Amino acid sequence: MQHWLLIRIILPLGSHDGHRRLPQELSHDHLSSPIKQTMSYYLGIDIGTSGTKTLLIDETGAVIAEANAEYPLHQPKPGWTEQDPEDWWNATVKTVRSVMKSGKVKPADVKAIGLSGQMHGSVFLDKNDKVIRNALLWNDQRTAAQCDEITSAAGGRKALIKMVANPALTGFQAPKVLWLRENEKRNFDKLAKVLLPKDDIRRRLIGDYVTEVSDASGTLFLDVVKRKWSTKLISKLGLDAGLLPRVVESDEVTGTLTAEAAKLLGLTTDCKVVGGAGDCAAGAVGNGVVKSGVLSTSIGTSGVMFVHSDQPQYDADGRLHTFCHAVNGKWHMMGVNLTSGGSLQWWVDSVIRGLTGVADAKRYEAATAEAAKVAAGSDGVLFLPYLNGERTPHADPNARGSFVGMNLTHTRGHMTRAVMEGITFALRDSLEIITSMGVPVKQVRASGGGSKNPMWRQMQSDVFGKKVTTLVVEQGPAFGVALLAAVGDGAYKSIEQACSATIKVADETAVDKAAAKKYDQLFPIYRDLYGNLKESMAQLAKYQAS
Ligand SMILES: Nc1ncnc2c1ncn2[C@@H]1O[C@H](COP(=O)(O)OP(=O)(O)O)[C@@H](O)[C@H]1O
Ligand SMILES: O=C(CO)[C@@H](O)[C@H](O)COP(=O)(O)O
Repeated sequence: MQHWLLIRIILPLGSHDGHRRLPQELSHDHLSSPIKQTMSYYLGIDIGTSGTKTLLIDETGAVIAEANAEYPLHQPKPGWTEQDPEDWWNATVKTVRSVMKSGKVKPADVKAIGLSGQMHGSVFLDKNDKVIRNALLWNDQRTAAQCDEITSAAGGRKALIKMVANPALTGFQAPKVLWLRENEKRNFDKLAKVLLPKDDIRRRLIGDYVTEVSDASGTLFLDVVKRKWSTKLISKLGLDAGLLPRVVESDEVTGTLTAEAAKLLGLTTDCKVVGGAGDCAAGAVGNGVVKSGVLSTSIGTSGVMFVHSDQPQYDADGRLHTFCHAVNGKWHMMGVNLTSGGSLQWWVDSVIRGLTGVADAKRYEAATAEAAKVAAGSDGVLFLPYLNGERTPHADPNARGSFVGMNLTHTRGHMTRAVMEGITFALRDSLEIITSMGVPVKQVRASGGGSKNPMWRQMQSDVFGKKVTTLVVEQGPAFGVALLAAVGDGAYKSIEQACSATIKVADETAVDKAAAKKYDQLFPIYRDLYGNLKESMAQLAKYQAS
């Protein structure tokens, strides 16, 4: 098992992206408390799939230090994904200690922590808080049968959506609990609590079981409209509601550090831990998507199209998720692609690795530079990024990836470009559902590892037919929950106020009309491919599982 620790120290007074001073226009009257002699600091911790990212910010939103620590993903069978919660905890301790050391901040000045993390995963604990088995993750596909059981126990898909605002999907937490009951009875008999990934970190920080509404929405146990557990569904599934933690809003204080955690992290027992958010809602807060009209996209391992909504809104076909937002009393809709940036990672690391002849750290730059030499539309090669099934819009664990349209003139660069375009078309699928519901989209804010690449930002703008912006601070989820920590500590009156005081646009990419025309021509062909190949994909998935 390999752990890497990458640390970047950020000097507070620089002018480089991400190194920001307190702007002149951001005087302390934006803060709810009077001018303080000492600065308050906040930590944002994001338990991602590839690693944990920790960010230390000051009360003006300036990034002081950041650290990453990576960990492995286990795939015991095709479609199964698991991680060891101990790896998340070790990465949390390492990265917090690193930012505290490099940020040179006094422990007592760190007032609060916000937690973010990969959603839907399940940490199974026994009555002594011992982890029973590896956690099942958001992109695990083993629970198709349990999704059917949940739908029928609820009285059908419509009745289920009425209770929890969403249909049963394989990645969600509820089917994972049923899977444990049906497949690992001895483990299920020991089960005392089920926690989401970031909430298991919270348990180790504050010694209590607590979640918050945005992440709880992705369990399928939450009545998303009422923002509390659906005891009705839980009892229909024959489960005990005591398995679940208590639920709060994202900016609420959930507790303070235990003496043991404070000592381990180099912080104090006065340090608060706020609710935080699932990584999608946290990323949206970090992108300033806390009001209508702005949409955010993220290309990380997964792909996300996210819109704020003042009321719970539903896609009639259940293709978008309707979840609570991290903004008090608000909601959001999102479309999720399971293997988004993950498809480029697969292509670069498993297929063309070594062929580009560059060091690992430069592998994406080398591959995408080749793709940049190919015209928009990859001269007619299309790629379906369904390498581990798909959520939006197909909700199909048996969907599989594929290149279509190859001829003898096509090269590796064409295939790399087709992978990037396929990932971007998959996001457009969500955008089309969102706009077809009459949701206004004035601005698209791009984030995640893929959006750091200018060519991919241009591609997003051309495929979506919309201007795409990026922000000065790019660490969406970790920054979002650090802001929630500042709100919970009283540095800002609301999350909306914290966002408008701290978030600044860095860059804007306009639509290239010629490229957009080609994408408009190719998108309907891309969209038809899934329907045309669905049966063959299902047969191949069966063959792969045999
Ligand atoms: N320089 C780059 N050019 C294009 N894509 C990149 C680049 N760097 C990272 N990526 C993409 O970003 C993904 C990782 O995004 P990130 O947001 O860090 O992941 P996670 O979802 O694990 O938090 C990679 O899988 C890859 O597809
Ligand atoms: O399943 C979802 C959201 O519904 C994913 O977005 C996960 O929350 C993990 O994402 P990354 O590790 O790719 O950020």
